[in-house]
Amino acid sequence: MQNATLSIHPAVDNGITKGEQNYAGGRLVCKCTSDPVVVEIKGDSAHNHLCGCTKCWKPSGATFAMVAVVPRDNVTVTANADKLQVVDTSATIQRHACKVCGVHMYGRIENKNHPFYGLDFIHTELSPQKGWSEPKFAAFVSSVIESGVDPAQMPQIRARLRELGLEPYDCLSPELMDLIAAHTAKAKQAAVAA
Ligand SMILES: N[C@@H](CCC(=O)N[C@@H](CSCO)C(=O)NCC(=O)O)C(=O)O
Ligand SMILES: [Zn+2]
Ligand SMILES: [Zn+2]
Repeated sequence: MQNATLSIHPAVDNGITKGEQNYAGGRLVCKCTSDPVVVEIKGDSAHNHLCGCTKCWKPSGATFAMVAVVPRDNVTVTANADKLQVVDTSATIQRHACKVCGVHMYGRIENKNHPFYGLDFIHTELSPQKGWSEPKFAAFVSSVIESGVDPAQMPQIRARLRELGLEPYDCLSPELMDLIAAHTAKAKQAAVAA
């Protein structure tokens, strides 16, 4: 049963709307009422998921963030780029946020050796367009405790995620963890061969 006081994320709390096939993309707009930052995204997002980590941007009241990836070449800031600032320059994902409203517009990995190099992280809920790929799982679920969730609530949170069809994981999904491990194995083999 859903805890009336706990929002998982507004995009899923009332059920999940499936994305459109061959979605063409759209724009992301920050929450400033004047001169918003606008980011154009070519094509659909992939690997959309909920993230419970402390670093991903969450809308107010939400327990989880919703985050997806797109090729970095498909991401273009088209308005008010001067309002963007990297939240934490020491983080793996450089989250470019609006200095005024605080919304994260895209997260970029600059380390060329990272398994996800070439992909930017985005929050498709910032788009007035509908049809983006829907979230398929929940990652870093136990991390919500780091943001203040009572550990006693975790069984209920995991049950609610499962009810929504979002399998909860305490890291990324097995598919993404396998991709990371395969990338690491390849890098190790290349180092041995060198
Ligand atoms: N318990 C930590 C986990 C933070 C973490 O490792 N987050 C992941 C996923 S973010 C998008 O899915 C990550 O890759 N972080 C790299 C970064 O944020 O730069 C916490 O909650 O902080
Ligand atoms: Zn803003
Ligand atoms: Zn995260």
